[in-house]
Amino acid sequence: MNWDDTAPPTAEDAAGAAADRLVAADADGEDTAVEAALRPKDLEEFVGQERVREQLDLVLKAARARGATADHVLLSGAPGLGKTTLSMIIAAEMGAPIRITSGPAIQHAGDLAAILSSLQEGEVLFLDEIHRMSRPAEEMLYMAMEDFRVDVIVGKGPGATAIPLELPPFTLVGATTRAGLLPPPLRDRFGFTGHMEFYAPAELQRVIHRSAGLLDVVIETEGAAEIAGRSRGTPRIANRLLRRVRDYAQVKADGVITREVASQALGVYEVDGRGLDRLDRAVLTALLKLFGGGPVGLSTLAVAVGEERETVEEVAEPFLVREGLLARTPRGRIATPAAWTHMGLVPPQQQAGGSGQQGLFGA
Ligand SMILES: Nc1ncnc2c1ncn2[C@@H]1O[C@H](COP(=O)(O)OP(=O)(O)OP(=O)(O)O)[C@@H](O)[C@H]1O
Repeated sequence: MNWDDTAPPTAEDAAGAAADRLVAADADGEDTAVEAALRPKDLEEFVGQERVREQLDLVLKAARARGATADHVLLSGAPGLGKTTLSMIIAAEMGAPIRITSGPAIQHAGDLAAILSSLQEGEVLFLDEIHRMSRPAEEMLYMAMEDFRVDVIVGKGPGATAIPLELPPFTLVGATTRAGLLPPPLRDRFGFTGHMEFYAPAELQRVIHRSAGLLDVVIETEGAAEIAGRSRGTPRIANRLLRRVRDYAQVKADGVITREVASQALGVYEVDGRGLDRLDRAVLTALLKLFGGGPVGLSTLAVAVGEERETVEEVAEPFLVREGLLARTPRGRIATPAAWTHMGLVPPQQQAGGSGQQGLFGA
């Protein structure tokens, strides 16, 4: 898609906007193929998330010592931070097989009953996007988690009967980007909840070095630091940027990723020093240059960048807000002083005689 294009965006453009981006946190087709090879296999290898790792290590060791199945685990956090990877590590550490499914794939209670009844003893069931499961399936899950039993309803209407079905003990690992959306009865049935945080640049640097080793890519410390700084706190993005920089290094340099090579490569892909891409910068440029830094309404801002409201709100804004470059206020969107600096512009307060934004940032 072209963010300079003046043609109105189609609904398809809006839906594709997130997926098209090199800095999107969701997996694309290429990621899915490569990620399996890059996943850490045990807690030792898993970089960062010290608290979750330490707590989980205790939970798993204790379960192993008791010869029991591990407690159910809930992992919450943004996409690409390693929830699927951790669930596989849990299975590996418990020496158990793993079954992977997701909330949207379980629309009927019967779908869930079929999965649960075919689990082996001790198996790990990874349920991604658990907050998107249907209500009846969710209610069936309560009983399965607590009593390792489900009631299968046979027949319809007044003649329907519930046949109890015993399940082998299993470990449910639920993953969600929004722990707050889970109904309390479901949340309460997890023995352990781990909140995954965005990664610090030094941690991402370790992820990049590790992946470079697995991909047989030569990378200098400075090169890894350059990629880490643009990876938006997310290992999936770090790995993706690494692959694009590797291409550039092979074609335009001698294959070695130095700071300069990484910086030039990511310049070609329009990912700037802070990890903003073209859409992010289009939003900031419009906000700063057309609206003097705001406040401006979301719809107006979206029209100004030729995007759908939803694309600006859900795809661009969360990272801009997290980075402290944009704020959502009751009066509209405003740019923070850091946004002016980042885009190489002078905030109005500092412009000679400028009064445009004074007093607005606290709104
Ligand atoms: N702590 C980590 N150390 C090293 N690599 C990691 C780490 N966390 C994630 N990765 C890598 O990042 C990629 C994405 O991780 P993963 O699929 O586990 O994320 P996720 O949180 O499950 O994402 P989603 O919610 O979109 O499914 C994988 O290739 C994985 O190897």
